[in-house]
Amino acid sequence: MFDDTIVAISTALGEGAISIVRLSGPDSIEIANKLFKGKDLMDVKSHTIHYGHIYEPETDSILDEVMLTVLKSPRTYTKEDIIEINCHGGIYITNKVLELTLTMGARLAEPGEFTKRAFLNGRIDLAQAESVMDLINAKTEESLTVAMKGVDGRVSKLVTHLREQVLQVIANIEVNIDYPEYDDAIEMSNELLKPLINNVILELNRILEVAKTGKIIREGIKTAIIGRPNVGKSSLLNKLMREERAIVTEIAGTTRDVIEGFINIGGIALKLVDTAGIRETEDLVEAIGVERSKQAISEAELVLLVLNNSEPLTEEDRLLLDLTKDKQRIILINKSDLESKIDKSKLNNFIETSMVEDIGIEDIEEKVKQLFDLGEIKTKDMTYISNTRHIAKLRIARESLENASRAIEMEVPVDMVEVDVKEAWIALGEILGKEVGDSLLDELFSKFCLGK
Ligand SMILES: Nc1nc2c(c(=O)[nH]1)N(C=O)[C@@H](CNc1ccc(C(=O)N[C@@H](CCC(=O)O)C(=O)O)cc1)CN2
Ligand SMILES: Nc1nc2c(ncn2[C@@H]2O[C@H](COP(=O)(O)OP(=O)(O)OP(=O)(O)O)[C@@H](O)[C@H]2O)c(=O)[nH]1
Ligand SMILES: [K+]
Ligand SMILES: [Mg+2]
Repeated sequence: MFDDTIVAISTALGEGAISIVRLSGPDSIEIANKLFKGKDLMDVKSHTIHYGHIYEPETDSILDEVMLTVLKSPRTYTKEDIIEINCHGGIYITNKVLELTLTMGARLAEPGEFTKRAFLNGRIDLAQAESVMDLINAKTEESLTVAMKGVDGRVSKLVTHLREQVLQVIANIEVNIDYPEYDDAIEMSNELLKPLINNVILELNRILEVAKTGKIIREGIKTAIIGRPNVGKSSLLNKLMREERAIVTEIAGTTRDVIEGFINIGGIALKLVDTAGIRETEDLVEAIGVERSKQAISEAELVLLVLNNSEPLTEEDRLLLDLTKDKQRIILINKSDLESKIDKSKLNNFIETSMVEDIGIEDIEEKVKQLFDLGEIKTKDMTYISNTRHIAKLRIARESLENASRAIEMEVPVDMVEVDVKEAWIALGEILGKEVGDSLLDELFSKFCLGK
């Protein structure tokens, strides 16, 4: 447990009806008691809420009328004593209450520090803590469901189960090393260890297969809208978003900065990025835009490549077709309402669209579902493994076990096999936050919002 008391505004800062200033640590109740009048907080039971006023000690004047919750260790979010002051929303009052707790000895919390304490104090494991962040960031119903399962400990249970199986392998190897006379060592390895290890590998294969979908649900699909100037990229963004998000004009080179927005296709968030049109240019500002488009292509998981039906294919179109040929991409022949001058025989697998006559938008959405297999997205099953860090660790575990399995086949001494199996054990443990270093923890938790 920590000996300092942290504080933060746990609600979004802005004009709201109520905002919460939350304290956690050994002095929470004492600090609050110095500012609160209505009841002696040192005397109240845990998990009770109290009506009263926050006073400014210097002037002895009322700052705010509040409801204040007392939550005593250990049955709390951080396992520490927690005070939640429900203030009238509004930036001035809330900040003022926060300031007063600081003058009384609390320290401003770092982003994610409450959740970090929940982890370090042993209430949740790292996978659960990471899911809390996913919960906050969720943009679709499906990603919310996945995150909630993580908070609930489903990832942790699955990984714990895998670790138990790996531990059983290690235990068997240890017996084998300690009592080699019990059995013929090699025979023992082959007959006992191999099926044990292979079972875990099979399970990991299954999990990693479904995790692809989980990752898409969690993170969405980074989608870049690419094309020459004036082909209708921004018009497409607006149509997909059903909102006038980007400026559309007949002037080529209208979009200069990257414009982003989210849409929901079949429960999956598509993170759309509208870019400057790509063409060779002398204009410095636009040249920067072109660089960004190329960057957008390389970062994208899906490219919507827009061509203009009313003009023949140009050098730039061909360049873009080439730059995106190894990507998941959808080719759109836009302005299909105008007379066609494009040579369609040179292209295959395209969708004809018109942004002015509203043609082809549903076809694009269907195509996305088809490309990413989203027709049957179900959040039951195993899709709750979705976090890139977790997936990477599961892969390491699988690889280590495959090495172990091969080593057994080659009749390598069991203590050598054990090295590989232990690597799998460690990788799985890292998912839960066992044996992870301070710097990784700092990085993970700093991505949280303030007050979480
Ligand atoms: N006012 C308020 N609302 C909130 C939170 C909060 O901290 N304060 N939460 C913050 O994220 C979420 C709720 N999550 C929570 C998760 C665990 C515990 C907790 O006290 N767990 C203890 C005791 C459980 C029990 O009493 O059965 C435990 O697990 O040991 C509290 C809140 C959302 N709403
Ligand atoms: N006829 C017709 N005009 C379109 C269509 N889509 C877009 N336009 C028009 O084409 C012009 C350019 O559209 P934008 O959406 O700004 O094109 P852009 O690709 O974003 O252009 P830059 O940002 O300048 O590269 C505008 O005048 C649009 O109204 C379409 O399907 N048919
Ligand atoms: K334009
Ligand atoms: Mg544009």
